[in-house]
Amino acid sequence: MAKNAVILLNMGGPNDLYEVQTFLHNMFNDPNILTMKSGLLRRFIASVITSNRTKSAQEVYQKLGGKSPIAGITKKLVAALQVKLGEEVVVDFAMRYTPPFADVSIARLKAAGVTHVYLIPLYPQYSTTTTKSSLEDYEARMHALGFKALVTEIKHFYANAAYNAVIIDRIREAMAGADAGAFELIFSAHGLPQKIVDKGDPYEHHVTEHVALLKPMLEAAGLAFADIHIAYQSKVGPMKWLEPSLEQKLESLERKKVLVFPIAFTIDNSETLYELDMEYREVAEELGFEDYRVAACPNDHPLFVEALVSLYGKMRA
Ligand SMILES: C=CC1=C(C)c2cc3[nH]c(cc4nc(cc5[nH]c(cc1n2)c(C)c5CCC(=O)O)C(CCC(=O)O)=C4C)c(C)c3C=C
Ligand SMILES: [Fe+2]
Ligand SMILES: [Fe+2]
Repeated sequence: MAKNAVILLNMGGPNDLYEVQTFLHNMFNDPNILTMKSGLLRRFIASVITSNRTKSAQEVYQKLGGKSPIAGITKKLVAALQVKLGEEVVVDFAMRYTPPFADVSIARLKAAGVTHVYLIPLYPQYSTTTTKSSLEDYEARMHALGFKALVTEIKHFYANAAYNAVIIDRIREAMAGADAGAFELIFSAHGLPQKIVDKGDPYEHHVTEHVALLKPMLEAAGLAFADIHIAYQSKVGPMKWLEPSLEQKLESLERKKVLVFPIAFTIDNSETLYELDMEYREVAEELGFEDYRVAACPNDHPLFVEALVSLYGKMRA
């Protein structure tokens, strides 16, 4: 008899301060992140970057209670989705750079006799650095472990109406009744090296299309912001990344009330709770902003659970 599993994939984040090194090393050892051909050179650069960044990254996670919140929130989302889909479907998650890695869920699926795996990377827009990396990793580990279930994967879901309804609700929640007309809205996306975009990664295009889809939905919801912008955060290293950066964007705004929505993340993490909510808050204060707000990610919002149910339904159709 057919037995299905839905597996949510994400990047992961350190579950304690010791795992910061593992996280960074695994990330920079990923050929989708550092794209040079030589594996030897990549490993060398990964070791150098990891030893340079570990201490400062540990300080960030220390401020968030000693770990990334990403796994804890994902567990809640998985539990809520399991309730919605019922016990006949196995629901689980796997991270790319930190435990729980793919192997753990694959062993569980094998033991449960799963015959069809539905992989949902929790990235609304496709990027080779995230979506491709997670899907490749999961399927390579399935192969290595001799697990031969059918696989159906989703590559992006920024155009899914049920997903976008969650975003509108998170924005409404962050506005808490304030007049949107007095605010600028910035959709802040994780940046990407320009070189990766120039090689054909569709991420920037997906972010732009996503914002274009959200604009009429915001108006229909009565959230008529003074203006709507896109900016890119979290640049790493000296190379050219997508622009404008969030800092450039904040500097350019004349109106001093802003709401930031983290459009490339589905689950809150250090880039939202620390970088946006603490670091950029300070930047905004220095720039004289009267109001600086950061909306929560979809996380385990009931509408996000509904959106995942809808995506699973579409994958089966
Ligand atoms: C150096 C290259 C990086 C690319 C390319 C990149 C793309 C990318 N990342 C996310 C989502 C997340 N990134 C997170 C942390 C993080 N990302 C990088 C580097 C790249 N990301 C680093 C070095 C770090 C660690 C933090 C730091 O030292 O600055 C996280 C946070 C996880 C957590 O621990 O809470 C997420 C999530 C996306 C969506 C993306 C491309 C679209
Ligand atoms: Fe990142
Ligand atoms: Fe960052």
